Amino acid sequence: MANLKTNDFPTKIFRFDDLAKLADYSLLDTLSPDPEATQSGEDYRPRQVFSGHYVPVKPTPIGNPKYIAHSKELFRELGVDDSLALTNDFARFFSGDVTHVPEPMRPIGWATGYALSIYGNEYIQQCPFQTGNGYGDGRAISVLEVVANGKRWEMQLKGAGRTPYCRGADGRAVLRSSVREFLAQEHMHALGVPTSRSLCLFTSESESVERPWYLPGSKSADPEVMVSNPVAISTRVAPSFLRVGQLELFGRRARSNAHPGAMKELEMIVLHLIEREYKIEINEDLPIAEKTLQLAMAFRDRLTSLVADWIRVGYCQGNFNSDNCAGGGFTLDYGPFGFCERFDPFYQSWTGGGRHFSFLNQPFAAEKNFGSFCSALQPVLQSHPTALAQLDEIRSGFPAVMEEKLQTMWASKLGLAAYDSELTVQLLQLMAQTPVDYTIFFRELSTIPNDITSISKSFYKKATDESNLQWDQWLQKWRTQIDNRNSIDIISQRMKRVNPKYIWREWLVVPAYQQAEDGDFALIKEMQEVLTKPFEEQSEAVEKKFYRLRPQELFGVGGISHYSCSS
Ligand SMILES: Nc1ncnc2c1ncn2[C@@H]1O[C@H](COP(=O)(O)OP(=O)(O)OP(=O)(O)O)[C@@H](O)[C@H]1O
Ligand SMILES: [Mg+2]
Repeated sequence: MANLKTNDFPTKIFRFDDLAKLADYSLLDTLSPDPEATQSGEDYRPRQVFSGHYVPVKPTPIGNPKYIAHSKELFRELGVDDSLALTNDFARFFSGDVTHVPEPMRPIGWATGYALSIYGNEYIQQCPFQTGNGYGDGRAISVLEVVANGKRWEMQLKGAGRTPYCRGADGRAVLRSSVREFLAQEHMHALGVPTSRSLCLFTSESESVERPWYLPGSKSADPEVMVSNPVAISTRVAPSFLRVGQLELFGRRARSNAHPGAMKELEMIVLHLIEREYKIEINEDLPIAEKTLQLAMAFRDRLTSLVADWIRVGYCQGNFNSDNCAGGGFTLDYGPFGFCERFDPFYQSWTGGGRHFSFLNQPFAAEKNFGSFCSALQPVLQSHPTALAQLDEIRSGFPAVMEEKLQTMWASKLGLAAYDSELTVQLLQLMAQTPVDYTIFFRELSTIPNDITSISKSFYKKATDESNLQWDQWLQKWRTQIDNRNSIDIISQRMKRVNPKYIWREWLVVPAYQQAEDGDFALIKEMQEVLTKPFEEQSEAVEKKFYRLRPQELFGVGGISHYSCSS
């Protein structure tokens, strides 16, 4: 055999131009730009934006950017080589300096306005002008749209400086919240939960900002001190960043006839949402009223599936307002989110979220957001009474669809052929009463145990004799009801594809961002590895470190168990 030379295997060096070739802005161009916007994108003062779908904004780069991480999985999906992440052009662009880019990329980004409803109630108070015209992307700036492998992606820098919607704030994101969002997005994707994705993460070696935070070990509900944190920019990626709140902004304007073009702008954003997120499901040739109804149906379907998935993996969004609810039906805005470790139906890590946005109340919060979405669509159908009535039916059908999705989800978590209400409710009561670790419990159950020895690994307290008896009875009853059409092995395998082994445990993530603040990114890489393979068994060392109950002393600690602000 002839000797092979290394250049027989040429490795393609990816250049920034290769990414530029994927750029495509066609639809954005058809959305009317705001006539009042300063076209240079360099007017960062908070101001009212009365019309239009976006405003041009030039990002403000962070000083001395330092690469921390990128998502290999997303690079692969985009067809881009990992080597690109380490190039100077890439670092420059994704740390906010978009001024020197090859065509057809643009040296300017865009931010969008949106409205806010909290648990279904419309608010304008958060807008500094008390009109709703100054609220929107305060620190998120989209910079690029690409089409790769037939899929369209919008890329958005979070923490890239002020926009007209910044409301007087600094437009920055600290390293802590950026690391959390960066890791969480790819974790959720690996858990099979629809989500915005993470492209890359850069921090600044010279710039920091102050944020209120907790003293070490603090049990206080509110942060006690201002802490200086390095700033960072994470780039998130999704088919669009259209939120329910965005539809609402245009819906409210159409409803009040805020300006002569208000109705037209609402119709445009509705069609744009369909184009970006529902192109496959909704036929382009239908009249707009029919399209709008199909949109409501399709969004209802996605949103209910999403929330069932959140509950499946123990995720609590924490702040599920309409402006944090993506119109594409995926998870967006990883702020005060958390994963339920010790099972509590009202688990919630955001101190401002109350029970409304707590773990098992998320179906109701979603229903409220869906109501806001439907209200925003109403003006489009105002001259179609039949369609309006149909929209009402779609809206009032939400709880039934939600319930069906939840039942299917519980049945799959429990390895049942069909949902069993009594069995499930009894289980949830026992889980709360014991209490158990949500993830460890379901993973151990997935081994289809005969007795409670293995599931008791998930118990946060030693069970009483009475409670052991109840568990035993429940387990025996469950075993008679598991899907008997298949062998135990098959059921176990299926359950292990639904019930993850490794989930986000905040107390294990905290050291990762703390060390990153000192320039050590090793734990971030480790978390990336572990959290992107949540269903795999992984190594013994990983199991020992990550498949663990939260230590007692870490309950009730500010910045781990709860946060009042997380940005
Ligand atoms: N430091 C900041 N500077 C400017 N605007 C901010 C800042 N922090 C938050 N905002 C804006 O305040 C609003 C509410 O904040 P929230 O915590 O939901 O947002 P976020 O985490 O920045 O946003 P997103 O929903 O884009 O992930 C958002 O419109 C956000 O853009
Ligand atoms: Mg938000």
